[in-house]
Amino acid sequence: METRTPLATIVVAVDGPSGSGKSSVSRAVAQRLGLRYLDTGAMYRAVTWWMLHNQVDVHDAAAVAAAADKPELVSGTDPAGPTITVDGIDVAGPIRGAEVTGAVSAVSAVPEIRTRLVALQRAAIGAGGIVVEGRDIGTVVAPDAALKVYLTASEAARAARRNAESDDPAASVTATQADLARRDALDSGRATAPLSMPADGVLVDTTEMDRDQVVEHLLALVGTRAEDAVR
Ligand SMILES: Nc1ncnc2c1ncn2[C@@H]1O[C@H](COP(=O)(O)OP(=O)(O)OP(=O)(O)O)[C@@H](O)[C@H]1O
Ligand SMILES: Nc1ccn([C@H]2C[C@H](O)[C@@H](COP(=O)(O)O)O2)c(=O)n1
Repeated sequence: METRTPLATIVVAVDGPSGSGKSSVSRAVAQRLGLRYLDTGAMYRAVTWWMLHNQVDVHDAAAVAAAADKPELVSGTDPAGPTITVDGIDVAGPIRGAEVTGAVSAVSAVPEIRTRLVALQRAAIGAGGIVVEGRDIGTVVAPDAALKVYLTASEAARAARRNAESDDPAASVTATQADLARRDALDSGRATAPLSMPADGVLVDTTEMDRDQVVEHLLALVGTRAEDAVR
């Protein structure tokens, strides 16, 4: 029989490749359960934004490592309105741009960056009551999480979903898919904390599921690990 955890202290870890639905689904699950929500990808993006903004060469690992402790990062964990600031600047918009997206895998492969951000993430998790999503949550950041979900979908489905949210009518699914594949290869192939499914993780392939079905599925999974009723 599974050990059950009070919702107030539960930690739900959600990992998976780019565009698999981690952010949207994790936020919705956190909102439904009255839990906090932490987007760790936004933290890596915010540090990358800081490096670019401060003219640090993001492909020079030694330069990135030397600056790892400098950005002052603050992540808000309300799922109704997550926030992220660096040195007091709201970077929620700029971190989603092409420049940061193109550089974030290089910055997040630097061990000193990961050490710093993992410490901040563990501090944010604190006593729990949170859904945390990223690439290494179930494997490194919170290996004792009550529930570890590995969310995935076919590359084609993920690219089509990403394009559907784009404002650019000329956006090419082929180009989007190539970018997802590039980032997945870097995130899965790096030496430190590569993206991988935790040994005791639950694989959820959402290729044939809509977002609401995925949310309901995760709520049911949380229900198997929580002491309190989940609805
Ligand atoms: N099951 C689903 N069916 C259809 N669309 C979905 C589904 N899950 C998520 N989406 C949509 O797919 C897009 C990508 O989702 P989301 O940003 O949550 O993924 P992610 O894994 O957090 O991505 P990234 O790692 O790149 O930040 C969003 O537009 C989201 O609304
Ligand atoms: N726990 C994490 C979260 C994210 N990253 C890296 C890898 C991603 O390409 C990048 C941006 O994440 P996204 O916003 O797309 O979820 O950040 C990581 O290495 N570890």
